Amino acid sequence: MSVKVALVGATGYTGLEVARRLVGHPDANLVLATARADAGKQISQVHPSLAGLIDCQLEKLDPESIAKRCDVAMCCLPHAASAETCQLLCQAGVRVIDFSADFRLSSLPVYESWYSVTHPWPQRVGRTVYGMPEFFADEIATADLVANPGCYPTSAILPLAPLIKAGLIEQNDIIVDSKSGVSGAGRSAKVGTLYCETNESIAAYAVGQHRHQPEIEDLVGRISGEPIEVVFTPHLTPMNRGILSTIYVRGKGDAGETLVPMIHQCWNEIYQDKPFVHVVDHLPATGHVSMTNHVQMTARAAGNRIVLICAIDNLAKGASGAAIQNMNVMFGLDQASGLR
Ligand SMILES: NC(=O)C1=CN([C@@H]2O[C@H](COP(=O)(O)OP(=O)(O)OC[C@H]3O[C@@H](n4cnc5c(N)ncnc54)[C@H](OP(=O)(O)O)[C@@H]3O)[C@@H](O)[C@H]2O)C=CC1
Ligand SMILES: CC(=O)N[C@@H](CCC(=O)OP(=O)(O)O)C(=O)O
Repeated sequence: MSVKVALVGATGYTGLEVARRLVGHPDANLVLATARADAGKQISQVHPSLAGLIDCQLEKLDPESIAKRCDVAMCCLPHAASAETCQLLCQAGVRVIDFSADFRLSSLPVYESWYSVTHPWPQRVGRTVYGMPEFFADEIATADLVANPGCYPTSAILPLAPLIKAGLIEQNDIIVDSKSGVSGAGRSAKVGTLYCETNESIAAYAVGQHRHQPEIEDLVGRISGEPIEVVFTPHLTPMNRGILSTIYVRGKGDAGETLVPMIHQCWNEIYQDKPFVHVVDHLPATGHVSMTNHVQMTARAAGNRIVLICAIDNLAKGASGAAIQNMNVMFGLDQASGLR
């Protein structure tokens, strides 16, 4: 079978990344792509890197037409606009992978306070599977709607959740210090992402106020069964893509020097049959996973703390690669199909 894919909001960076991945996917095809102002143009006019590889004419959104022609819609829109569109698509009968944060959190009041919007489809908050196949593959396989994870949360949840579940680290003494490439902010023009603002400069932002903090806490809590608290500080760095998260934790009990090997063993047990999560001995760098769906993580002892380091590509495992992985699970394909 070949999965027929609709790309909704195709003109942005995550849309481009999905289209690129579909070029090499043996069991899925791009059937249609939507845009607002650019409707009528070829997708390769909007994304010249696709020329000669994959093409179609951009269309205005029509949920009924998508339901007739496609098996799944990848919804690459900003939050709130995305939930509205996902509702129309699901009601028309198409399965949806939502790239936004609209259905990731368990709690409606938490979502509405962190995102400062009234949720357009509140009935599905807390009733949508989180699209991390490493933990939720069975639910993803039968889902009508999948909440694709946030980029920073992916780089924190994958290392933290197994360690909290195993009781190896303290739950309320966790600092997540993350650096992202500029593509994480999307393709639309903003002063903060101009070349002169970002080149040769690195800056923290949204300190204590970033909306990925509740997502990390919520998901690690759901996966491990234990509530956690994190301090999360994101930084914008002068690179196109990639996320490096350096996570400072404290060990529980008196494992001492054996804690780092215990952490590696815990991760190896959880991730041994997961195709994209790799426990490594070297210090991971964004360059080691760039343009791939792979995740690298390691642990080191440092004074009375343990430092966990995790590298991902924000547009691959942090967004579009994860979405392809979820699509593969939803349609009974090999998780790594199109992602090798
Ligand atoms: N970039 C990243 O690394 C990651 C992004 N995400 C999430 O994925 C989604 C897409 O991100 P990304 O591709 O980077 O964003 P972009 O800003 O690059 O693209 C988003 C697209 O959505 C369309 N759009 C914007 N506003 C609206 C609206 N009000 N109604 C309908 N369509 C709209 C635009 O298309 P047009 O104007 O042509 O119609 C635009 O091209 C977002 O929810 C983002 O938070 C998640 C993880 C990582
Ligand atoms: C570098 C940068 O600006 N990154 C974005 C996060 C990426 C993202 O799109 O996250 P959501 O899907 O949760 O919205 C930010 O900090 O808002």
